[in-house]
Amino acid sequence: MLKVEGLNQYYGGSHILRGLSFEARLGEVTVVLGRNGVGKTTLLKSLMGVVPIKTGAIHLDGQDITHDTPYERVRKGVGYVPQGREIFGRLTVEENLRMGLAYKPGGTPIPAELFELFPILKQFLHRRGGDLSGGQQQQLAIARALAAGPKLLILDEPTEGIQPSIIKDIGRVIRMLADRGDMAIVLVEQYYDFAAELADQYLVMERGEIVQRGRGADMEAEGARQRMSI
Ligand SMILES: Nc1ncnc2c1ncn2[C@@H]1O[C@H](COP(=O)(O)OP(=O)(O)OP(=O)(O)O)[C@@H](O)[C@H]1O
Repeated sequence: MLKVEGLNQYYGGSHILRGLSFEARLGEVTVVLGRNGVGKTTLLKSLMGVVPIKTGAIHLDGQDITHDTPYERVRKGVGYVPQGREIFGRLTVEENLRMGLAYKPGGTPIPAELFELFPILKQFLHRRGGDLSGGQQQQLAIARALAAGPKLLILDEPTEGIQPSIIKDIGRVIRMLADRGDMAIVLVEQYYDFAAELADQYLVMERGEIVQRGRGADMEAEGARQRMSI
């Protein structure tokens, strides 16, 4: 589904992503682990086209999207849940969800499924995004990304600053979406236990490179936890 080959990215003179290659399959959660500053967010921004890459290629479903704008990538099926959620605080929950449908014809209804996944959003439909708790905002950010029906969902640290009960709910939704089999999920996480529970495949990054990878079931035995705590 997603194929990344030889990705290199720079901020000015700093070489941030160094020849990254990996694939993410439909029906699987690919977890990207790594300590602060190793380039995880930059990787997701590169997948979304928010920052330009210097060399390398990104294919989605066999289509080359390397030079597409973020807008074009959304249309082709990439959904992005950014770090820190970035919902629109002064817009209502409903308006935030409609932003996720912005490229669809006017009047396209908000998919009812989003409210089944996150019932709280229906209850708070007319509340301002900025008045929701952090966990509710995170659910809104995920629902907004799902509104357009992505084939690839990328999430940047969805557990950051969120209370444990909502972390559990978010984990259940991620697992359920993957198990449907029609979506590939790339999840950047620093919360090891959450990542380990969801991982079908894992990648560990250090200083802009993937230094370890494997199947989720082998993550613990292969010492991924230790790498995170060094
Ligand atoms: N806009 C920018 N301009 C210059 N350098 C940047 C910029 N954004 C990030 N960096 C640097 O690039 C490196 C990778 O940052 P990135 O945010 O991708 O890491 P990360 O692994 O996601 O870390 P975190 O978990 O803290 O978000 C860091 O050294 C960071 O300081």
